[in-house]
Amino acid sequence: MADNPLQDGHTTFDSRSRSRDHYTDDRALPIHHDPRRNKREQGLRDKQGHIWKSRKQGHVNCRLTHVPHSHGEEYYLHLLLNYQKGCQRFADICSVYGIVYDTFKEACYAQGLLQDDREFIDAINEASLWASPNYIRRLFAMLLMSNNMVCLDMVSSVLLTRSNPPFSPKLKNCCSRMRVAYNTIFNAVSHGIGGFFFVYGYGGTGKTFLCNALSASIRSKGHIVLNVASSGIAALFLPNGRTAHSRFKVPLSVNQDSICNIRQGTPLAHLISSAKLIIWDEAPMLNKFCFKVLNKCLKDVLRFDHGYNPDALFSGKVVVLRGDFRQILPVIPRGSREEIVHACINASYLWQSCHVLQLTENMRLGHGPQDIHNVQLEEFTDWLLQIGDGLFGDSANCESVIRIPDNLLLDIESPSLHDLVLFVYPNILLRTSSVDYFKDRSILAPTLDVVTEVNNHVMSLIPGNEKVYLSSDTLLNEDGHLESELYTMSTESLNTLNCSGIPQHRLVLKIGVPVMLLCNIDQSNGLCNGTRMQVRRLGDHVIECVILACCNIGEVVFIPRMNMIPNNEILPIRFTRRQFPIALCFAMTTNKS
Ligand SMILES: Nc1ncnc2c1ncn2[C@@H]1O[C@H](COP(=O)(O)OP(=O)(O)OP(=O)(O)O)[C@@H](O)[C@H]1O
Repeated sequence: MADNPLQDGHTTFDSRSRSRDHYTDDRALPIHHDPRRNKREQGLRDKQGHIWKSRKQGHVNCRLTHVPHSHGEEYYLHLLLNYQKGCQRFADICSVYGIVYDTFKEACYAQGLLQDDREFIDAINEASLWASPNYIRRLFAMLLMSNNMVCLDMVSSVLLTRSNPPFSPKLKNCCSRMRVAYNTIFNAVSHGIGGFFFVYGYGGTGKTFLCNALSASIRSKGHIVLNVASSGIAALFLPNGRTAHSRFKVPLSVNQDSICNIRQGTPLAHLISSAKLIIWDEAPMLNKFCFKVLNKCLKDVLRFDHGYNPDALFSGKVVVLRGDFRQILPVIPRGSREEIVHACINASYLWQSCHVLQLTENMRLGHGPQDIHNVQLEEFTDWLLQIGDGLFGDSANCESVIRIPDNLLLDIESPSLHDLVLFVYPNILLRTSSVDYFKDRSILAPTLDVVTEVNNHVMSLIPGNEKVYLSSDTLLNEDGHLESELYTMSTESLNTLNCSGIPQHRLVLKIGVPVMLLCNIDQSNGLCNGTRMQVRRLGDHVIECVILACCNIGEVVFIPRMNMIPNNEILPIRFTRRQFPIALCFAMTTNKS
């Protein structure tokens, strides 16, 4: 703003009745006709004897006033003035990446400040310059499924669960607890007696292995198993996995009165009613009300089925939750420790009927060679477990002081952020083109602010031209918004909002940097919230990336801009941001990791 002569003082420029066409490109902006500016420059007093003095702090003399959308070109001019720096003439305002556009609206579109379906066609046209038809088709399917185009009806599809070939699980190496867990759940399914189970164990005890074995053997008999997970990334590790929110239509903001939106007689209701087993991974991450919603949903869907028992939990279906309470618990914005604990599944009335099956042997470590690396890993795992179980340090008032062993600390006296970056990303300048380099490393931080700071620091070290993508933010016109809110939340105010789960308004990228996807786009191909990728090409309307982690590693994908709505209960308003759904990920939050 500071460099912009149009914002310097209350200029006489009045665009209300004029469009850009009224000015020739060579005509300088009429800022010197401002009588107050002239007085200031000449140091003259006005009639009351007041004198103009330059501000001692900062350079901003005024702010642009609110311009409603209905004002057309004036509104677009207003949007541009927030970003175009150092403009000397009208051509400068309408110039984006060296191209001078005829109207302010066109220039806004080129800057990414508009939500226009045309950009999806441009994205396909742009990708077609370098991608093969197969990738273009996938991009087109992604655009259709992302529900961003206002002119197209979403085609809903129901995935039919395939029955797998006959399977006999290899549980020979299993510890006896796993065999007990397997048999208990398998019997509940085969005898149709229903049941609610929680498979509990720390990382590596074989929870995933057990549940995959169960799904495979039940599916091999021609039955349906619904595999869901609390997060998109966890769902990737399940055979035919989906997020619980998408499978059972559980609302994202859930409370004790929430219900899921599944109608009787629909294909989805039929699928749920036919399922023999429901497996829900990473269950401790979600609010207990999500499971209440599932209970209500099953009652609703099954109530006309033969043999429906209204008193049975989950209407007599076998429901298996799994997870580890030492890992991430439900996120309650600004919630106290008590509120978080109270939101967990084991604080629900359902928990009284839950049969907990505990796995205790670390299968991940158990079968490797006993070399020095594995011995160290085992020690580290034991140490982490003791912390998780609260056995470490002095635990007065539920807080412990934990001394981190020296071998886990940087061997530098008072290390700076730069030292940490160089430790995690050694020789970064030489390795940006390598996929494996970014696959295996990341810096974790507790808050988004620290993540942004680290990302910006590493980004500044990476050579190459940066490309800036601006988002288009609009307030959602919903019931409950006061007229005053609609007025005060100008586009610029929306642009300044940053919250978890949505990309930044000003996204700065370079070729070769690692990025993380912020929404579930195409789970079957590994594109979900949290998938890490590396940027390969930066187009105007599409970004080409290669997948770094989870499934489909090495696969090339094309990411278009998408509409994203932050799910943040603290914000008084709801708005939509159209931006590439990615964020830099040299660093990420501990929760995300
Ligand atoms: N019964 C078993 N026989 C042989 N290998 C096993 C068995 N159970 C688990 N494993 C192996 O141990 C490793 C860890 O298992 P798994 O991923 O199922 O653990 P987990 O409890 O789900 O871990 P996390 O909580 O970290 O996701 C895997 O490589 C798996 O193949």
